[in-house]
This record gives sequence, C-alpha cells and structure tokens, in this order.
Amino acid sequence: MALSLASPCGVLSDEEEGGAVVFESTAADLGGLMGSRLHGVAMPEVSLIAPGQELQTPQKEVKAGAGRRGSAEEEGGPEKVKVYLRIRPLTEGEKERGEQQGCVSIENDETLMLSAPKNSNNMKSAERGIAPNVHKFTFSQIFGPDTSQKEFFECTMKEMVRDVLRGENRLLYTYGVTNSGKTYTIQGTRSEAGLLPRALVSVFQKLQGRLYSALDLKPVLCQEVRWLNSSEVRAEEIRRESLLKEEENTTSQNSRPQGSTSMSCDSGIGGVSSTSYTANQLEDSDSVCLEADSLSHSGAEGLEEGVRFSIWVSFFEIYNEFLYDLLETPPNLQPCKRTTLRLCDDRHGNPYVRDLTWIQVRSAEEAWRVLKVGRRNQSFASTHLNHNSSRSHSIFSMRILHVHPENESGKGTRISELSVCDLAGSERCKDQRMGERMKEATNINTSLHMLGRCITALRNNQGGRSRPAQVVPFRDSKLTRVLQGFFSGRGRSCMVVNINPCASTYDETLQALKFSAIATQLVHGPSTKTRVAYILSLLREPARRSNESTLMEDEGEEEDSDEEEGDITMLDSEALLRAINILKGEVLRQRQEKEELEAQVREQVVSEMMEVITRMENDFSETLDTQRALVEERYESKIGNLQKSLKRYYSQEIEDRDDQIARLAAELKERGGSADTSVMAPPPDAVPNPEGLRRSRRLASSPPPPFPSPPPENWAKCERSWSSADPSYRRKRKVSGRVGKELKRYQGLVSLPAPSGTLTASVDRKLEEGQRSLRQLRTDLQHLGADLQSAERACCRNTSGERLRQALSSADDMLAKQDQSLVELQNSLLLVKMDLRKKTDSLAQLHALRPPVAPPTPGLCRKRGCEGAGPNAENQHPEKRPFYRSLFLGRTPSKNTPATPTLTPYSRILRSRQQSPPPSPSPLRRRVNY
Ligand SMILES: Nc1ncnc2c1ncn2[C@@H]1O[C@H](COP(=O)(O)OP(=O)(O)OP(=O)(O)O)[C@@H](O)[C@H]1O
Repeated sequence: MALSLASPCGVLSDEEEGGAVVFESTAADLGGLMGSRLHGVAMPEVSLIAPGQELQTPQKEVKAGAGRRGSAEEEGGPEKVKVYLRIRPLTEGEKERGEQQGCVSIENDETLMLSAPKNSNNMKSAERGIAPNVHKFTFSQIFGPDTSQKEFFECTMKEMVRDVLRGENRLLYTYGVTNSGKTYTIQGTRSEAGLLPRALVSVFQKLQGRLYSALDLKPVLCQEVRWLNSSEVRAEEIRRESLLKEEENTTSQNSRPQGSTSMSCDSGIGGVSSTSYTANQLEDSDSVCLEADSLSHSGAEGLEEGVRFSIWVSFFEIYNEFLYDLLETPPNLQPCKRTTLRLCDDRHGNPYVRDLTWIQVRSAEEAWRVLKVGRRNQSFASTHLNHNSSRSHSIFSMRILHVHPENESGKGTRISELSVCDLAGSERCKDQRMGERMKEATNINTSLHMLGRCITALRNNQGGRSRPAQVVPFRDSKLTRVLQGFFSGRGRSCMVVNINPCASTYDETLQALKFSAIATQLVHGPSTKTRVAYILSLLREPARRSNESTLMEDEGEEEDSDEEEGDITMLDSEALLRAINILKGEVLRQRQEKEELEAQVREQVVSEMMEVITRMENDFSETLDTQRALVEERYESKIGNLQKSLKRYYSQEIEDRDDQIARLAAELKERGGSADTSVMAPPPDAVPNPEGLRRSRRLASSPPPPFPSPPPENWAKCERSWSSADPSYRRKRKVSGRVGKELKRYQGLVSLPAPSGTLTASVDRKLEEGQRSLRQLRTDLQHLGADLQSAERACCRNTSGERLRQALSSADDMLAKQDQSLVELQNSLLLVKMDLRKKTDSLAQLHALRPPVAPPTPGLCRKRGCEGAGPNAENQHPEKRPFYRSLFLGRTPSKNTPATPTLTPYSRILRSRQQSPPPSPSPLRRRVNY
C-alpha cells in the first residue's frame, strides 16, 4: 500500500519531497521549495509555517503572521482555529541516549524554531541544498516542557467547558508522533490529571445543584433528544448500574497486591488477537486527583436561569478503521468478539455512531469511573517507542441536555457536546515492518492522512474564490466522518499538537508540525451538509411529509424512520430512481431560488449603482456650477475690460479728431488772410513718408505744389522796371491787381485747400487704425465667442451662457454704433472734401477768367539780371512758375473741351475719393455662433 510507505501523517519527508507524490496540505509550501530548487534559487535558510502563511523568509514572516492574526481579530472576521503546541520534557533515559541535541527551541509564546540535528534526514537534505535545516512555526500558544497540567487546562480547555455549558459544541483533539505525550495531555496521571478529568470535574462543579438526574431524556442520533418510556428508562438504569459495578469490580481486582493485569482481546477483524490491554496511568486511581485551587473559578455563572442539565457520556475508538464501543455493556466476556459500530447520518445529514452506549453520569466521580471502563477496553500496545502506545483513535464525548422546566418532555431541549479525541500517534511504517503493528500503523497513518486532506480542502475552500471549491473528503475515513460536524460548522475544534524534543524522532516531528501548520490556517466555518447526507435527508422529507399524520400518532415509528441507514450505497434502484427524481425537482427549485436571488442581487446592484451615479451626478453638477461661475466671472471681467478699452479707444479717437478739427479750423482761419501763398501748402509735420505708403496713399498724402508767392522786394523791382519799359504794363498790372484781389477773395472762401490732402491722409490713417482695431476687436470677440462656446458647452447650456451672449450682443451693438459713427464721420469728411473740391473748381474757373499776364521779355530780364528763373523759383514771376502754370492750365477749361478739364493728380485723388468712398468698416459679427 502506497500510504504505508509514506510518512505517518501523509506529509512527505525532505527525502521524499523530490518524488512525484506531494501531500496536498503542504503542496503549496513544498511547491515553493521545489520551484525554487528547480530554478536554481538559493534555499531560504529558515522556512516558516504560520497561521495563514506559506513558507517565507524569516524576518518578514513573524511580523506577517502576527499582523495577520491581529488584523483578522481586529476586523472581526472569522475566528481562526486554535492550535496549541505542547512540548514534553525528555525522560532521563532519553537524555542518557543523547536525544537532547537542542533541535527544538521556543523563541517566544507563539514561535518555535526547529533545527535539524546531525544524522536526521532533514539535515542530509539541507546538506544537499534541497531543504532548509531550520524551520520556524507559529501557533496560537506554545507550552514548554515545564508546563503543568493545570496550567495547560486553564489556557486551553477551561474556556471550551464554559462554551459547552452555554450550549456550544466543542472538540479538542491531540495530534503528534507516537510517544509525544498526547495521552498524557488528555488523561494525565494519577498525580497530574489531564484535560479530560479536569473538564469533567469542572463541568460538575459548575452544574452543582442544577443536575437533571432522571433518565427519561436521552441523547440520540447526532444531536437529538429522545423522551424514554418507563421500560427504556429501566433499561438505561440497568446498563448504567452494571457498567459502574463492572468498573468497581475491576478497580478492586486491580487494587489487589498482584497489581495490574493485562489481557488480550481480538481486534474484531479476522480473529487475530493482537491488541493488548495494559494498565495505564489512571488505572490505579479511584478518584480524580486535582489540586485544591485547580477549579477555583468554578460556578454557575453564565448558565441559563431555571435550566437543569442532564449529562451523558460515551467512549469509543476507531481501531483499524472499525468503530468499537468502549462502554459496551454488559462487558463482552468473549474477548475474541467485539461488536463493531456503524456510522450513519441523521435526517439532517449529520453523522452519528449507531448503537453507541450513552451513560448518564451524575457526578465527576461517576464520569471518571466510566472513563476508566472505556480506558480499559481501549487498544494499547507496546511499541519500540512507547511501551503503552495507543493503537487507536479514542473519542470521549459528553453530551449535556439543557432541560427547561416547561418542556421536560424533551421537546425543544437543547443539547451541547464536548468531545475529546486522543488520536493515535503517527509513526514511520518502516519502524513497524511486520504483523499487527504495521497494519495498525498503516491504518493510523491512513486516517491521519485523510484528516490532513480534509483540513487542506477546508483551508482551500476557505481561501476565497482564488481556487475552485473542493469536496472535503470527510467520508474517506471513519475518523474524519466522526469529526465532520466539528469541521463543518456544527461546532468548533481546537488542536493540541504534542511533540517530544528527541533528536531521533526529529524528522517525524517536523512532518507533524508541517501538518499542524495547515490546521493553523483554518477558520471556524459556517454549518454545511455533505452531499450524500443531503440526498438522504431529501429522500426522507417527502416520506416524512406524507406520513406526518401517522407520525403524529405514533412517535415510536418516527424514531425508527429517523434511524434509517445513512449509507447511500444501501439504497435499492427504486429508491435511487426516486432520489434522482427528487434531486431533479430540487435542482429546479434551487435554480429558481438562485435566479430569484440573482434578480435580487442585480436589483440591489442596480440600485446601488444608481445611488453611486446620482451621487456622482450631483458632484459633477456642483463642480460644473463652480466652473460655470468661474468662467462667467472671467468672461464678464474680459467683456468689462473690452468695453473699457473700446470706450477709451473711441474717446481718444474722438478727442484726436476734435483736436484735428480744431487745428484745421485754426489753420484755416490763419490761412484765410494769405490764400495766395500757402493755402495749398501742407504742414510740414503732416507729410508722411511717401516711400512707405502705397501709391494711392502717397498721392493722397503728397502735398500739392506750393502756390507761388511773389517775392516782395524782387517783385517791386520788376514792377518798377516793367512799368518803365512797357507803358501797357501799368494797365495790365491794374487788371492783374483787380483779378488778384478777386482771387484772394475766392481763396478766402476756399476752406482747407492746401492741408486738405494732409487732413484726408491723417483721417484715412486714423480710419485705417480704427479699422485695424476693429478687426483686432472682432478677432478678439471671435476668440471670446469660441471660448464662450466651449465654456457654455461645458456649462450644459445653462442660463448664465445666455447672459454672456446678451453681454456680447450688447458689445456688438455698441461696436456697430461706433462703426456707424465712424461711417458718419467719413461721410462728413467726404462732404467737406466735396465742398472743397467745388471750391477748388470754382477757384480754377476764376483763374481761368483772369487775363494772362505777359511774361517779361527774356532780354529785358537778362538785362535786369533776371536770368535766375527756373530752379530759383522764388525769384520768378508767380505766373511763370511751372506748377502754378500746370495747376491752372489743368484747371483752365479749354475752349474745345470745356466740360472735361484735364485733371491734376490732386483733383484726381479728390475725384476718386468722391467716386469711391473709403470702405466703411465691415459690420461686426452680429451674433456669435454658439
Ligand atoms: N508533559 C509531560 N510531562 C511528563 N511526562 C510526560 C509528558 N508528556 C508525556 N510524558 C510521558 O511520555 C510518555 C509518552 O506519553 P504518551 O503515552 O502520552 O504518548 P502518546 O503520544 O500518547 O503516545 P502514543 O501515540 O504512542 O500513544 C509517557 O510516559 C508520559 O508519562
């Protein structure tokens, strides 16, 4: 058998780790090790296995383990299964054999260090570099070799007893290699009572005066109470008396001088007699020996008022995968035949041992005696490691019926249970090479292996959704099936790991600790049902419902149906078909339930999502409001700035124009008296750079040639000479003087003849600037509009955007008005120019009417030193100057074409301006497109 070659608890040794088989409970840990090995990563010097922890490196780990434990408790999450470690002291013999090599050391209350001794397999593996030689484990609490039984009880079981009296179910089981002190821990010795006797005493002390000693209520099935009739009560009484009598007899026999006896008994299978009954530590004691203050805190505190308690005990063992009642009455006088018990499921799917003897006990003393009877029937054998080694798993159970005064008929009576399981010690099968010991060892290891598998599966299932849920193989061994209820929510379990510090059993101890480390990762889970038990309960339910009326009449029949066989393999094909049909219906029902549940969950999720969305929406709208307010504020300030700058610009413009008009008016007034000289001359500062402008501008801005002005002194001289030389000159001069006066008069009427070009240029410039500014404004406004558009989009088309639009449109209107005023200004300028043009024309006509003045003769001129004509214009006669001539020639209507005079550049400009007025500013964008 493969398992017989494996390590006892199913955990591979370091030697075996390299093989194909990996024990599930440590697969992760070993996988980690093997993985690192495969990848050539250096092994950690210390491995750590802690509650909820895989193998890790040392420094981080202790903190992490402690932190996790702390946080789980702080968070109020499920409570972790308590795993206590107890180290037994070395015996003198062991010390002499050199077993003390310091391989086990307690670091603190929760941490244990294991260092591989020389010659151990672990050390060999470490030397090969495939396993660490130092291991660190953490537990709920570690108890060293000096820990007394009382101290251990106080710290472990006392609270469990209290819980059981309050109605809870509790299991304590010991686990460890053989000869590690499991039995000692549970039962103790005569001088040092173990956990179980202390628990019994504790219970009875607490229930003093509250016992229900009638035998009419009895625990049945897994956790039910049955009302016994009078004959049954009588039968119970007889059984009880005979058991106690038997114990009395045995004790008195044992107390004879010849000492303890030993006897042999058949294991029950195959007639092989291999089990020996040997005297044990408790055999000689008549009563439980407890220290005076051991149960000082006993009392009835926390117990329900008015409730009385009926206490029943049972004791059975699992030996070679068979269940034996250790309280069988009357005692089987034929040692070769022990009755095996069957494991069944009740109608709720909870396993129970059918036909197990339950004895009512009324004192700690009686309980003690019952325990001793069972103890005598238990299978012990002498092995090379332990001369009195338990060869079976023994389970002592105490059921407490909480009897309320109003329902003493049994209905509604609560039941709680305290079970104490002393597991057989795991051991190397190679130590038991043959015979019954090897078979026992194999079976022990098998059931421990199954326990390990169940714990691993439970841990896997409790590990969230990261791994798929596994079926917990409770049904694969009797031990796990019996303990199933405590692992699946019917109660709570607590593990005591026993180790001895012997160097020779170091490897086995290490494996046991690795196994227990998996249990440290368990949490107390909710109640669950097994599949088969569930099917069976379903099968019974319809029958139960259909027979309800019958059952009401006859309670006895109900009990019979309750105690139906729980093994599904016992059902015939008809029953199985019925089961299939029921299961189909059940599947449909459950599917419907699940669908309803899903719908509810969906609804809840939707409503929660809606809440979240509404909350987010509110948050967003708040943020949006804030943003909108900010944007509005910003754009309002921008619009205000824009308005101010526009106002400033146009008022400046108007002021400039006022100044210009005033200046022009003053100039005109000033020039009114000297129209013949400088009326056409532009002010020197108003002449723009002709090269920097376009031709049309140049033409517009270039001043007309200066009106010829007579040089006063030369003019007088010439006049005098011309008068003396030519007598007609005087006449001509008179006419000319008259015409000159007339001309002056007309010139006076002409407003702004000379600076009109400058004026128009300046006005044009201003206009151009204004238009440029307007274009700039428009661009700015377009940007503003675009910004506003995006802002408004962000603002979800709310009313503040409208306000902005209104502000913008009012700004637009204002700009349009200003445009209008500019156009009006331009028009008035045009009117002025047209007026000027008319006046210029009439002036030209007047000049044309003036008789031409005969130029002086060249000779005379030369004679009189007047040859400086030409470039020296100021010394020439005004009528002889080229520009003057060209000007007036151009304006003089010819006799042939009087209606179309030849235009001078200046008049052409004026004409062109009149024909095509300066472009009015293009209308502003009337409305921003949003
Ligand atoms: N804490 C302890 N203090 C003193 N002695 C102890 C302690 N624990 C165990 N021993 C002694 O060690 C020996 C082995 O103990 P025990 O029989 O309880 O081991 P075990 O684990 O039950 O072994 P097995 O699995 O083979 O039954 C006994 O002689 C017992 O008295």
